Amino acid sequence: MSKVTVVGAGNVGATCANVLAFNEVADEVVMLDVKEGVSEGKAMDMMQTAQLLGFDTVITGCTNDYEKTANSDVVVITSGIPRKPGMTREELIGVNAGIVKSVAENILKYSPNAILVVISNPMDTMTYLALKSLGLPKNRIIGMGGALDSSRFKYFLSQALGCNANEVEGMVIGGHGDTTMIPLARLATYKGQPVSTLLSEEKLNEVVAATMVGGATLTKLLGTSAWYAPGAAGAYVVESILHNQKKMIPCSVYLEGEYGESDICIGVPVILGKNGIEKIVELELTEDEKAKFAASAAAVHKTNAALKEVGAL
Ligand SMILES: NC(=O)c1ccc[n+]([C@@H]2O[C@H](COP(=O)([O-])OP(=O)(O)OC[C@H]3O[C@@H](n4cnc5c(N)ncnc54)[C@H](O)[C@@H]3O)[C@@H](O)[C@H]2O)c1
Ligand SMILES: O=C(O)C[C@H](O)C(=O)O
Repeated sequence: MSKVTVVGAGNVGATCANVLAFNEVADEVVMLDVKEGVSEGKAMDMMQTAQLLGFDTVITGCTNDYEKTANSDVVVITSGIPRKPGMTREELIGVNAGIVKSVAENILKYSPNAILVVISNPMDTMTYLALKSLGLPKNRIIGMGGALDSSRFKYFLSQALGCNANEVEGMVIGGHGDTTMIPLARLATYKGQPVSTLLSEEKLNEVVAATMVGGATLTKLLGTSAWYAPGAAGAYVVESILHNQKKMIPCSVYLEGEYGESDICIGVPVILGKNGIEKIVELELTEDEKAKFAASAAAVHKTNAALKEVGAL
């Protein structure tokens, strides 16, 4: 029996739980939230779609009752506040650091062997906080950002190419921030053809820019941040772990020298399987990409330093 807990049953958490159930990724999905009755209500609503959609996953909800999350294989942390239009993700650190830290500690009491997938923003820093405060092996703490950013990159590429997004390959590495993301345009392909041979440099630059501010664009349109693609990206990461798919997905992981960086969680391609991070993949970057990665890491280090200021580390 496989069990996944999703902490935070708001927009992203509930969407993630819904996708996990619809795709029967786990036998059991538990949602936990501090808001009285919300997880229970959303779980019941989702279970009333089971016969319509034909899934067998059992979804339950609870109000801050960590006992119900016991022995989860994977726990997805989405608890915390989302940004409003005009804000950066980094501005959320003051509120979200306390929430993520206490949630992670509670989770570990009941699921000591769980693999944690951190979604709350600023995601790279929240992943680093979870890793530092729990002291778990680094293969068990994974930040979800690159899966979403890469999906957005493929979407914008498919729009520019006028093709099916499922036939486009591409990855985004670096921090999950408006200015720290690095869409790897050089390595993106459409049916094996480098997109740089199919799109003008100007168009490709537009795609890269749209990808980097993809979250901000949606936040402006919606008045709060996005949830359908973020929830689905969380479920995609969980599936590769739980089903031992060994997919290569850019995730925020702890680096110890890889890509020339250490003491940081930041987005790089990893192989995800039953042990969480099975391997960090080191791509051969160009000098320009290396410089962008170093600048991205410097910005993430700066946000991490604020964890001390807010008393989280
Ligand atoms: N990493 C990514 O790619 C990515 C993508 C989208 C959103 N996010 C982030 O995910 C977080 C959630 O976004 P959302 O749109 O779902 O927000 P939301 O407000 O819809 O939901 C957040 C939920 O967390 C709950 N919560 C707060 N404190 C809690 C606690 N201590 N324990 C349990 N639950 C608690 C709230 O009650 C709320 O229901 C935000 O920080 C957002 O910035 C990250
Ligand atoms: O943009 C945000 O603040 C939420 C999330 O990180 C996203 O990229 O959708």
